[in-house]
This record gives sequence, structure tokens and C-alpha cells, in this order.
Amino acid sequence: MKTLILASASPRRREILKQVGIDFTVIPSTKEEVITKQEPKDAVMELALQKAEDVAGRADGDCMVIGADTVVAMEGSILGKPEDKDDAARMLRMLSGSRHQVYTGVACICGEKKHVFYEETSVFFYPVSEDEIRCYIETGEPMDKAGAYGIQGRAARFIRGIEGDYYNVVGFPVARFLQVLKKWDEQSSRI
Ligand SMILES: Cc1cn([C@H]2C[C@H](O)[C@@H](COP(=O)(O)OP(=O)(O)OP(=O)(O)O)O2)c(=O)[nH]c1=O
Repeated sequence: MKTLILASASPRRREILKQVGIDFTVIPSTKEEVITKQEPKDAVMELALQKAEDVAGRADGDCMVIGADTVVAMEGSILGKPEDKDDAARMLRMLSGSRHQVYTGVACICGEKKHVFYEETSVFFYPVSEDEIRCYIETGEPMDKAGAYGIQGRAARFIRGIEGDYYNVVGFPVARFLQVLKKWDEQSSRI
């Protein structure tokens, strides 16, 4: 298999790839994230590709660069990382007692070849009180996460259920990625 380079500073993405036994190196993208697309699925694919292209431009040799981006979508709004505590509280109030979608876009670049896809997971929140929101924000956990929560952390207490891939919510739809990789390798071996 080719050398994989993960173009991400996210510790979650690193852990998920390690968990399934993939060898990779990390070169975080330094590109500023600029969303120009309205649809969340288009936005995450756009950002994932920007991150992968940024690092692919600096990487050398026979490698595959992987970029990813995660957002929360709720009633036509795209929620990225909160700007501050008030913004985190605003997001958590929106998510309380209802259903939202989490989108992660993944871009794979190997030389001239590119593949970009997205995965969608629905997440259902129990009602969350103002006190719970305040206490949760005080832990600091929401601040570096899309939608201001971490399903894998203390926010587990707010989650009624999910439909779709759990790892997609945490930032990397690893099983889907491995399916893409399998097809990619089959096609390469036919050339
Ligand atoms: C919804 C949700 C998001 N997240 C995280 C996944 C992503 O790391 C983060 C969204 O920010 P991203 O901009 O997708 O990623 P990042 O800034 O962490 O890393 P990089 O840009 O270098 O790739 O939110 C969780 O960890 N748990 C959750 O439940």
C-alpha cells in the first residue's frame, strides 16, 4: 500500500485511523477554511479537498494525501466550531431535543488522481437544560468541535441515538474510506 499522509491536525482522526491498524504520517493543512458552498455536503467536500490539495502540493513521492472536514447541519444552518462560549451555547440550544445531521467530507489525492466523497449521519439529542449547557461549556470540550459537542466525550449524555456511521460524527468515516481505498487499489492493479 502507498504511504498515507493525513492532512489533519485532528487528534480524533488520528485515533480512528490508528484504531483500524492503518499506517500513516500526519502533515496538518495550514490553509484557512473558507466555505463558499451552501449545501453542507458540498461544503465539507470543498474543505476536505482544499486541505488535501494544500498538503499534496508540499508532499513528495508516491503517497496518498487524505483531507477531511466535519460540520453539523441543522435547519438550513451549517455549524462549524464555535467562535466562543456564547456561540457554543447558541449551538447547543439549537441541537437540544431535536435531530440534526453530521457531514464529513473526505478527499484522497494521489498524484493526478483525486477522489472526494461525503458521509452523513443523523444524531438525535435529548432536551438539554440551560444548566447542563453551562456546565458542559465549562469543561472546554465543545470549543474545538463542529456543532460544539463531542459524541465521544461528555456529550454522550445528551445523545438519544444516531442513524449512520458513529465514526463519521467523530470526524472520519473510516469504513467507507477503506471501501474507497479497496476500489482504488483494484483499479490501479488493472492499469
Ligand atoms: C460533531 C463532532 C465533531 N467532532 C470534531 C471532529 C473534527 O475534528 C472537528 C471539526 O473540525 P474540522 O475543521 O473538521 O477538523 P479539525 O479542525 O479538528 O482538524 P483539521 O482541519 O486539521 O483536519 O469536530 C468531534 O470530535 N466529535 C463530534 O461529536
